[in-house]
Amino acid sequence: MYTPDDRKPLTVPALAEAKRGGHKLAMLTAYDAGFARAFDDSGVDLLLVGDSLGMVVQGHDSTLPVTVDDIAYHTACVARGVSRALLVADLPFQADATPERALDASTRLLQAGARMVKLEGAGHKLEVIRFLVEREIPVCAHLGLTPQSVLRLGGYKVQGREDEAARKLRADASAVADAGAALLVLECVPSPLAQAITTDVAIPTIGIGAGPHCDGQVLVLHDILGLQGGHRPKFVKDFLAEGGSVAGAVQAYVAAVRDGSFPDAAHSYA
Ligand SMILES: Nc1nc(=O)c2c([nH]1)NC[C@@H]1CN(c3ccc(C(=O)N[C@@H](CCC(=O)O)C(=O)O)cc3)CN21
Ligand SMILES: CC(C)C(=O)C(=O)O
Ligand SMILES: [Mg+2]
Repeated sequence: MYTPDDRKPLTVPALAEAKRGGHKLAMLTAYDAGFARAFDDSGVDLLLVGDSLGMVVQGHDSTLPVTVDDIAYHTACVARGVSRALLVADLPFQADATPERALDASTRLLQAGARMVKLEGAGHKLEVIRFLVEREIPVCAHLGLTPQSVLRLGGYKVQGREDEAARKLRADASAVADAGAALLVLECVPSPLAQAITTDVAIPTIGIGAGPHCDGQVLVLHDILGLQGGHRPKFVKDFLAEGGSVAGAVQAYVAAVRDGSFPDAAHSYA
């Protein structure tokens, strides 16, 4: 049985065990070995080499310019700093456009040290998820605000506010779980909808702007350290302010996710 105090490496089957046992999962993005080591030491369960690196590391205004080479490089850097956390890497824009492309990109990311890949969306991506899972590549799905859809969406907005959109999102969540995803990130969805999805599916949900009822939470490294430039999304919290140091900030974040005090209503969408 998985417990958060285990120092053993976290495995893919342990994720569903954590959900069944009611243990909340704390996830953070990381892009280099130094932060990865600090996060791993502080008990972060999952590390994500996110394509958010296009924005916070490279300085672009979206995630679209990020390449598989970029993610593979940062995954290799992060992997050298990880001993316990489960390392997840994003498939960047269009690397998952076809099953074959997704398999090639995912193989590179797993060979760079990731243990799971994450991809955005449902629809034709359901076939991609099934194709990868059948080939022994663990997959994390990502629904709600999918930043790679920013051109179609016209901005980074809360998703699933209308009844029809909420029904679609709920059906998509069940579909990605049925396709074999082992984990599901829900980004920028109203708390009651994220709660319903979390009850619907047996796989853990990881929220970012999805309220307190998800099975875990994820935030971007820069955001927990108060480095958000410009508009600060509602779900962002500066844990450095209360933690006093980088290690203190991470420990405060992990503790708040574990005990359910983060996110509160002030950091969620109603
Ligand atoms: N630093 C950083 N943090 C992130 O969480 C993040 C990135 N970068 N880059 C990739 C995506 C983009 N993300 C974003 C960016 C902006 C909002 C945002 O401003 N949301 C509005 C929603 C308002 C509404 O629709 O009601 C907000 O004010 O919270 C949300 C997610 C999340 N991801
Ligand atoms: C914000 C998380 C979920 C992400 O996809 C990223 O960092 O790219
Ligand atoms: Mg991403």
